[in-house]
Amino acid sequence: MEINSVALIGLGAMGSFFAPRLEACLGKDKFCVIAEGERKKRLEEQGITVNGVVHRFRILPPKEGKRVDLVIMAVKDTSLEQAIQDIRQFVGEDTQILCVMNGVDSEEKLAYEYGWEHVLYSYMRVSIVMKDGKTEFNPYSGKVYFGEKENEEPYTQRVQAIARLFEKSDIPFQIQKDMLHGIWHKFACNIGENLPCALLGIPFGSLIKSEPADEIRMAAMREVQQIALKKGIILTDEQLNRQKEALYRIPFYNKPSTLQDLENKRKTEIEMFAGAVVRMGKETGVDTPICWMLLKAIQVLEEKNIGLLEENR
Ligand SMILES: NC(=O)C1=CN([C@@H]2O[C@H](COP(=O)(O)OP(=O)(O)OC[C@H]3O[C@@H](n4cnc5c(N)ncnc54)[C@H](OP(=O)(O)O)[C@@H]3O)[C@@H](O)[C@H]2O)C=CC1
Ligand SMILES: CC(C)(CO)C(=O)C(=O)O
Repeated sequence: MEINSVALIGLGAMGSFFAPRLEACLGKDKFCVIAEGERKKRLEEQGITVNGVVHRFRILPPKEGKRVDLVIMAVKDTSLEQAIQDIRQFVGEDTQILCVMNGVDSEEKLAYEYGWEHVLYSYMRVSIVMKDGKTEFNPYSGKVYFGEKENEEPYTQRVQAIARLFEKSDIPFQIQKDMLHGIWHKFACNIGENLPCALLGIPFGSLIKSEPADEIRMAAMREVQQIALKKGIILTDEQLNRQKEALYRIPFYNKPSTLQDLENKRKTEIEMFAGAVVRMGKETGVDTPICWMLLKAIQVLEEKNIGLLEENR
């Protein structure tokens, strides 16, 4: 199995991690971005600017899709349902799908629609800020993690094929032994970082500087830790504590994606983050007061953003 053609849906912050390198490696004919309507027009006319270089990728609307070897999905949870439909024409008998989003259930949603034979697990460990189609970041500052649910050498054919593609494209990656553990660990980090930063309007760096902010971060992570435990996924105290070191490696003023959404007056992924924690807390008998408060408070900020809290609305 070889990956010779790729389609990407979601040319935002995460998409910009992949697109320039995939196009450079595969060529314009074998790499495309899926988009239609106004979005397609904007991407064709303005492109996106990554580290000062303007890129105009080949854009294909969902209806004109042709089977590719790999589909990468990098949309927000709020667009996932639509994106799952939009990739349909690009998925053939042997197509593999990586959905690099945050959260713990995008793979299941995809597998429900396309079958596990097409879906691998994946997530990103990188922080990228995109504003008005422009972004600047060190392309080696983070990685994509992917694989089967469990991975031992020799890896499966499809994992090896994607690894060869990423190697050729100079995209940093890691095949993780236990992908569910990785996804849940990342989820705990998001709950502790994205949501307090979004609510408090502070960048990553402030999480390290402020002791009370750090306490909120840890308390929120611990709720995820308890739910994970009920599901048989052990996130140790040491693993949670070590995340602080990772925060030092993120540029001080970078903002987690949820704060970027609020500042850009977009709907956030709060349902996928705190909403999921509160729901799974009920299912597993774990109290989640911190996440409940983060959920409700960020929902209020969303209402405020769209003017719903004005006197006459
Ligand atoms: N930003 C970060 O640092 C990190 C983000 N993540 C996660 O990665 C995922 C993506 O986040 P991020 O890249 O920040 O999000 P962005 O909002 O920057 O990018 C999402 C992109 O998807 C596009 N899109 C939405 N729906 C469609 C569709 N139907 N067809 C084509 N394109 C579509 C949007 O276009 P348009 O703008 O036109 O609506 C946008 O360009 C999220 O789950 C996030 O939590 C993970 C790690 C870090
Ligand atoms: C950068 C990071 C890791 C913060 O938790 C992230 O995933 C996001 O911003 O969505």
